[in-house]
Amino acid sequence: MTTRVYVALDTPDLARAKTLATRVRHHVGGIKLGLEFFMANGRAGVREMAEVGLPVFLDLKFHDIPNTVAKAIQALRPLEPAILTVHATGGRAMLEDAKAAAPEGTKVVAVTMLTSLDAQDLSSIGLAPDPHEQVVRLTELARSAGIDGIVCSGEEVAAARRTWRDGFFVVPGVRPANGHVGDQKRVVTPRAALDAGASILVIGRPITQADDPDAAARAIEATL
Ligand SMILES: O=C(O)c1cc(=O)[nH]c(=O)n1[C@@H]1O[C@H](COP(=O)(O)O)[C@@H](O)[C@H]1O
Repeated sequence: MTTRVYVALDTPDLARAKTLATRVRHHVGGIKLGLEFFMANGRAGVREMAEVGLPVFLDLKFHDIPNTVAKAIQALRPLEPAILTVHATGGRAMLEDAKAAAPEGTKVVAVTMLTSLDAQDLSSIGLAPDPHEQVVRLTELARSAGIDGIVCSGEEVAAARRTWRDGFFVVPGVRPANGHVGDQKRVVTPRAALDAGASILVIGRPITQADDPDAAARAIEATL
């Protein structure tokens, strides 16, 4: 079985992204390219990364009015990414139009509450300081808007899955036991995230910043 880990290749350097992907390719199930990579390398860079032969998760976290998001996604259609992200807080119409604009085989998933935020951060933007409540509410919105799934931390994924049995659940903010947390606030281990109901895990720095990224990916795979 291929591993359910997508490695986040957060670098603007195409050559480095390619080298990393090639090194870890037998121990991950896909690659995630985000804003840092896309701003530097654009669609041509994504095409080049697709040559590595792994599914591509294009994480651009769209959040705008429905027309703008739909047109942006239409512009990405030729890339046929396996997965695309939008922010759930863009609202129902934006989610519906994002799904309608995406290629048929692309999963559209909505970020509920970034894993870099905690209860205090919710308060500071005027929301109830309860990550579970926020994630479950937005999971329900994503489900009813007809998209494919959501992004949340491993701390809420079990509650989110209870409200959407066959949803697709992406869990970033994943750290091996004793791993360096960095800017993430809601973190769990890879094993705990899968046990709680994650469909796939997104793991970046624990693999890409390791002295030996291949060994790091293999060690994570061995815990799953
Ligand atoms: O949508 C995401 O992938 C995402 C959502 C979220 O809530 N938190 C989060 O960390 N991510 C992404 O997941 C990756 C996590 O990277 P590491 O913290 O290095 O493992 C980054 O590429 C983030 O952009």
